[in-house]
Amino acid sequence: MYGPNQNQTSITAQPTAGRAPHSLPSLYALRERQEKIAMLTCYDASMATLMDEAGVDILLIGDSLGMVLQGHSSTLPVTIEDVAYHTACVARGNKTAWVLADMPWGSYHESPAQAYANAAKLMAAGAHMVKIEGGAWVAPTIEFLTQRGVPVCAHIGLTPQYVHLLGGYRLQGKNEGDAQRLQAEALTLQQAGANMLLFELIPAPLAASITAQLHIPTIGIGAGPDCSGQVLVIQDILGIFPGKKARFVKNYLAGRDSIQAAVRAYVDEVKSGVYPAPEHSFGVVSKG
Ligand SMILES: Nc1nc(=O)c2c([nH]1)NC[C@@H]1CN(c3ccc(C(=O)N[C@@H](CCC(=O)O)C(=O)O)cc3)CN21
Ligand SMILES: CC(C)C(=O)C(=O)O
Ligand SMILES: [Mg+2]
Repeated sequence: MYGPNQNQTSITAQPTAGRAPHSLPSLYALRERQEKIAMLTCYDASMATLMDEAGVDILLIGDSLGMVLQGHSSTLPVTIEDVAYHTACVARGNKTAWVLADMPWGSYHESPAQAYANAAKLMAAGAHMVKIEGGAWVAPTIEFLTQRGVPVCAHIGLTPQYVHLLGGYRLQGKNEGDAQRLQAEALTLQQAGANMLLFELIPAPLAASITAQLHIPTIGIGAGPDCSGQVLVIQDILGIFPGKKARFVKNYLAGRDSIQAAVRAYVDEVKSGVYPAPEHSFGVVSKG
């Protein structure tokens, strides 16, 4: 006979998005069968449950929380404790999505050992993977973390933690020299062990060419349609961020009656390739 515990298990064990929990192999399988990966930022348990049920593949606890939750004008004031707190909130609400947490400013810059100690805090809070901004110089850190079993997503192109160096939230890889450097850096980071690569604000043809050169999945924001997946900030797709609206932003709540419907529409448009359209992307790389 079936005891009460087994009965309870059969009721609660239904995967919410009709899928098994994501893993690195299941995400790689999406790239293999050319199914686009849908990723959104997420900072709390209620939204984590909603997004998981709507079929979002990856929940990003972005350091964008410094701007959209804390009201700062950049992501630099965000601490490892802030990201760990929001990661724990998201992990409690999530059942099957992959949980990716940003390594904030100052948490990986000193040494690979410092990066490992801080990545361990995010993994203990419930992250499945951490994301690190930077080019070739972060390769030794990525090697150190991935050799020790911490999955890493490298973030190149516009890296908002370096906004003061870059002179604003501007398109990167615009000329041929910068495009070639990004292409080389992507290969270096994959070689160092990066399990995923995120590009922010680079020309669509460059993102397409780098994606074709790599075997790891790529995720784009303002990087055109030919990445393995797409990411946006949740406040942007709901139209509730008061700041300047970037070219890649699309409001999915307009004309719909719930946040759930907006998130589902975003997932549908990423999966079907409707998003991003040309008006959300940047064009060709210029000579010189
Ligand atoms: N709400 C929010 N959404 C984001 O996407 C986001 C954050 N916050 N905070 C951290 C960074 C900052 N980001 C930004 C912010 C502004 C632009 C922007 O307005 N870019 C111009 C580029 C113009 C050009 O170089 O041609 C644009 O028109 O998109 C882009 C990325 C992306 N991230
Ligand atoms: C914009 C995405 C890629 C991000 O890094 C963040 O939300 O912090
Ligand atoms: Mg970030």
